[in-house]
Amino acid sequence: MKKISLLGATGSIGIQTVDILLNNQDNFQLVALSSGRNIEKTREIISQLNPELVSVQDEKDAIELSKEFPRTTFTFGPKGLVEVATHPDSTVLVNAVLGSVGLESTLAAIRMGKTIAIANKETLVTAGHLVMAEAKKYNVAILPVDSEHSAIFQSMNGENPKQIERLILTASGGSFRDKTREELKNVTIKDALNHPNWSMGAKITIDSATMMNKGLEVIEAHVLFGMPFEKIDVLLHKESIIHSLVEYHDTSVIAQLGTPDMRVPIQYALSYPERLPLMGGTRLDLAKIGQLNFKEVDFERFRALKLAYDAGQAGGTLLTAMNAANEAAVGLFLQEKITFLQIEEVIEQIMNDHQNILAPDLETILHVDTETRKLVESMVK
Ligand SMILES: NC(=O)C1=CN([C@@H]2O[C@H](COP(=O)(O)OP(=O)(O)OC[C@H]3O[C@@H](n4cnc5c(N)ncnc54)[C@H](OP(=O)(O)O)[C@@H]3O)[C@@H](O)[C@H]2O)C=CC1
Ligand SMILES: CC(=O)[C@@H](O)[C@H](O)COP(=O)(O)O
Ligand SMILES: [Mn+2]
Repeated sequence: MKKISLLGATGSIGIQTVDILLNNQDNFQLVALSSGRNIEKTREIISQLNPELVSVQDEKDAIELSKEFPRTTFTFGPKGLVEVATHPDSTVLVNAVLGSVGLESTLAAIRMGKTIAIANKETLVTAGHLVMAEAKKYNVAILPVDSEHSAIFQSMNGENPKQIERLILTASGGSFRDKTREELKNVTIKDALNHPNWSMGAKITIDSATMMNKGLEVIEAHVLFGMPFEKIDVLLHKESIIHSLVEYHDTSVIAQLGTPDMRVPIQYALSYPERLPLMGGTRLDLAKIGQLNFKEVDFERFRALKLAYDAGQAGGTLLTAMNAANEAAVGLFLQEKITFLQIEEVIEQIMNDHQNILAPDLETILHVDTETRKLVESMVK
């Protein structure tokens, strides 16, 4: 029985993780969870899985819930995320919280020796060097949940990593993949949230439309697999059936395929190195699909992806600044305070103005993150 802590239980990845836990109660037990402000969903999950510890974003909700569930301990805020991540009974942390707010709890869980199943890519982008150094020090496995990285991880299974020539991340192109830049000027939030293949949280769906999601994933791949940026490519593949590929030095290419369903990589990270049957999974029928499409990426069209490669190559706090600028700008877009194309304009301006600090410590990263968000807010006033 694996005992699990889950950050971000009420989100898109969190709810799918709960689904897996409910369907595999002989294998997994949820001991602690965090949520934000979706208290209705939090109640439902507590009733279903009876965790010992629950953290919510606001103190008033923790007080309210503790009256309703007297046998559960409640906590709140950033310290609550750390408490959930470091619950003494859990051996695995599923980090499905949104944004760089997941960084400190990830580091704390690593220091407690917990296996990390990580969906929270912003943590790896903003401070990948710290996360991987701590994981090495405490001999902790960081298992990818992001579909592309799970595909790469599965395609590397049993292979010699020194014989890898390059990693190829597939990209759907997002909601606006067939639009020109001119056509992007007047797109709406509703259009941007309409991803062709995946049903996901709002922030990642917008990231997918700007292709910053793929940029974050390029950096995530560099952090997780130690590949230089010149050996990480992005390939447009509009069907999201091939989840990513690994090319070896004998020219062989190994890929992982499947119908788009995030429960597959989530469950694999939980059951690794075993595989479990997927309850209600749809089998891939290639004959029915008939054909798969591929296209080269145009970096002029998808400028956010270029910005992410630039930040990755530079390293240091530029990564934190880029990530925080993106989180803040996407938030502003979702509040209708800036347009879709202004998201990348904001990120570019923040990156151009940033005084880069290489190999930053945690304090520096947290400072840059906070200051960048303030700067972005001031840019739209
Ligand atoms: N969705 C997907 O298919 C994929 C997601 N990812 C990554 O996984 C992560 C989660 O994505 P997704 O599930 O889509 O996001 P969602 O927005 O759907 O969910 C985010 C979760 O984090 C919680 N949360 C947000 N802000 C805070 C905060 N300040 N303090 C505490 N909790 C907070 C939310 O709580 P509440 O809702 O209760 O307020 C919710 O539980 C992201 O890093 C994303 O890039 C990666 C691959 C695929
Ligand atoms: C499901 C998942 O892993 C997302 O990150 C997905 O990759 C988004 O798709 P695109 O960014 O390729 O549109
Ligand atoms: Mn992905």
